[in-house]
Amino acid sequence: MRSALVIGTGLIGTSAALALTRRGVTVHLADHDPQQARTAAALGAGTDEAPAGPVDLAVVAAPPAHVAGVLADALRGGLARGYIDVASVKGGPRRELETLGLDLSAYLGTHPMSGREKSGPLAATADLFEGRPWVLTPTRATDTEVLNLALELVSFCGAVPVVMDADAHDRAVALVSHMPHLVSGLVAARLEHADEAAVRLCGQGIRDVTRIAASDPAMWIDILSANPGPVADLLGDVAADLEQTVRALRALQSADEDKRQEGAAGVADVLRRGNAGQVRVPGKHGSAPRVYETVVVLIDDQPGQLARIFADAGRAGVNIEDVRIEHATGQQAGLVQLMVEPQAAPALTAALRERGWAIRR
Ligand SMILES: NC(=O)c1ccc[n+]([C@@H]2O[C@H](COP(=O)([O-])OP(=O)(O)OC[C@H]3O[C@@H](n4cnc5c(N)ncnc54)[C@H](O)[C@@H]3O)[C@@H](O)[C@H]2O)c1
Ligand SMILES: O=C(O)C(=O)C[C@]1(C(=O)O)C=C[C@@H](O)C=C1
Repeated sequence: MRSALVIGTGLIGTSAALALTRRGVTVHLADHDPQQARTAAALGAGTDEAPAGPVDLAVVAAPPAHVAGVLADALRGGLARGYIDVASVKGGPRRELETLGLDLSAYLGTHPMSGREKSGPLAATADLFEGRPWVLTPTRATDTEVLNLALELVSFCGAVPVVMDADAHDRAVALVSHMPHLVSGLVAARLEHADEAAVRLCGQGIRDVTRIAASDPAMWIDILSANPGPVADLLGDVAADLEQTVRALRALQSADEDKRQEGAAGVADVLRRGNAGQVRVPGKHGSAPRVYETVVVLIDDQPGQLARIFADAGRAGVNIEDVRIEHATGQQAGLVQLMVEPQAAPALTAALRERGWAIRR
């Protein structure tokens, strides 16, 4: 990739632009607020001058509610060879674009699983995405060219590509991002009218639980409006657990020893389940290196091949954790190495064979 256009130069757009600029890519910066683009340029993220012709990759990093409109304008204007967005929700923007009847083969929906509670270019850092998952949601219609450009961007940002279906992504982030965001806000909201004497005692525990509650509400209303069902289901489950925990705590206040024991068991249960969930949270750099199994697929060097493999893997219910592509020099063929969880490898191999792919051992 030689050139890129970042549209929306806030936290995420400027962070990606800084990473690309450091790798020698010529980055053009645009924002509906020109001051934001100027600030990003002053930080060394690129130039706020418009490109003279189409760039290799357009990266749309505007708030979710604006993503489809901005992408549609960019696609109609022929601003780039490939187009991606980085919005925190993937199903809604894609459906909005589909209703506009545009050719979406040059578009790929993506989502870096990294961010901050602060907005704007001044909060950006070139290493924001390092070691973090970056979700790619290709469909069978996605051109290989845009997939390759997106993989290059992810690699320049030091992130780890994860391929998923858009709706599966939205259900997953409801669990690991959207519901936790609301829970953090609910905990922080208890402090709004609390006594100063209590607030003064805040230690690291409450700081950890409430950091993300400082995020921009306008951005989060956009995100939650595009994923309300899955988030409401999960919050309903949390509410049921809360009710049970309140009952257990009330039982602990009882004069009856049996009731107190029941209460203690109820509280212990929620704490134990919390421990079991917490150990599953992967560390950024600190987690043990994961050992994936590699499924190698032979592809013809034709447009759309990679996207079709990813879509077939998605249909088989397999997440691709990482991907590498080896182009055979002088031949119209290449080898795609798909890294998956060991238990998923046999299912992926069988599903891809069934769909006519040549698997190499
Ligand atoms: N903040 C996070 O933690 C995080 C993480 C991953 C992905 N995202 C996604 O990245 C995108 C950007 O989020 P952010 O945190 O960088 O927000 P931000 O508020 O820091 O930046 C958004 C930028 O987009 C600009 N903008 C708004 N409407 C526009 C339009 N119509 N055309 C051009 N520019 C426009 C704003 O002026 C602003 O500079 C969002 O879609 C968000 O869902 C955010
Ligand atoms: O670390 C934070 O501040 C974040 O909230 C980042 C976070 C997340 O939930 O992990 C928030 C929204 C994005 O879509 C992706 C990442």
